[in-house]
Amino acid sequence: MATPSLFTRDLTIRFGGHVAVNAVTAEFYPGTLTVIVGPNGAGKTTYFNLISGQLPATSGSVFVGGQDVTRLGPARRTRLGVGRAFQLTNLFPHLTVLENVRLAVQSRAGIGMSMLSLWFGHKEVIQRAEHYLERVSMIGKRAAYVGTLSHGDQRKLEVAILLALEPAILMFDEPTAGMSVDEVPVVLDLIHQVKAERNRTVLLVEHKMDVVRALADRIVVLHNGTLVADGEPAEVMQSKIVQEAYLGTPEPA
Ligand SMILES: Nc1ncnc2c1ncn2[C@@H]1O[C@H](COP(=O)(O)OP(=O)(O)OP(=O)(O)O)[C@@H](O)[C@H]1O
Repeated sequence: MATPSLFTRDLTIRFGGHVAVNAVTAEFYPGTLTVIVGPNGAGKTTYFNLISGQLPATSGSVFVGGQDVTRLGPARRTRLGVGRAFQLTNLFPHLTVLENVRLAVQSRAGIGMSMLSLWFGHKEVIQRAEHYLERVSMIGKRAAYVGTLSHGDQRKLEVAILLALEPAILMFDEPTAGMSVDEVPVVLDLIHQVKAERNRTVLLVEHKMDVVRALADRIVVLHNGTLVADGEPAEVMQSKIVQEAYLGTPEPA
């Protein structure tokens, strides 16, 4: 059996009397895309926050590459390979599209963010940044200021930045939320490609069942903070607990 790249054991967080994530034990493997589903308030985003280090666990553990990272902050976890698309909060609106990706390329390469490196980066760094913009179909917008982009373009840029950081584990929280119909396939194709390359581990929180069906190798279901199902998509989608707890009604055959 392969070693999990990410592993949570009895991971729990309480907010006052409310247990938002309740003793969740799950393993995530390279080359596998796991979709985390569940009703609103089930604890999906909170589980992500516990994995990426945005929230401290009340109890339980998070392991990345076999290392216990439970007490490490988000920056240390990022360096260990946990990458997360942060729903626009890590974009620099007053810099151009290219500059935003370039900063991520530089950060990955360990190049400091001096004013000089900001404005006169090496050709290779720019080429790498352009490569990631091509991947998200945004090369034509390289000179646009990020603050002027549509919501969908900002989400795509966020994916480019995440890719530029080259994490082993990629976490996407509803990556197509707020996108127009024609933008959605670009991001879905990309996530599909990312999963296939370099044995990466991909975690996705998603509500849209067509997206879940298109991408999932495995589905984890959270309900009231508890993991209630974990397995192959066909099996999990048909399980009684998912039909009742998540889908509400039985799926037509
Ligand atoms: N910082 C916080 N303080 C208090 N309660 C919180 C906090 N963050 C989340 N919660 C609560 O924890 C529960 C889980 O929330 P979470 O956002 O993780 O659910 P979710 O499954 O991602 O929902 P959605 O699908 O609506 O995004 C909710 O009841 C929420 O109100």
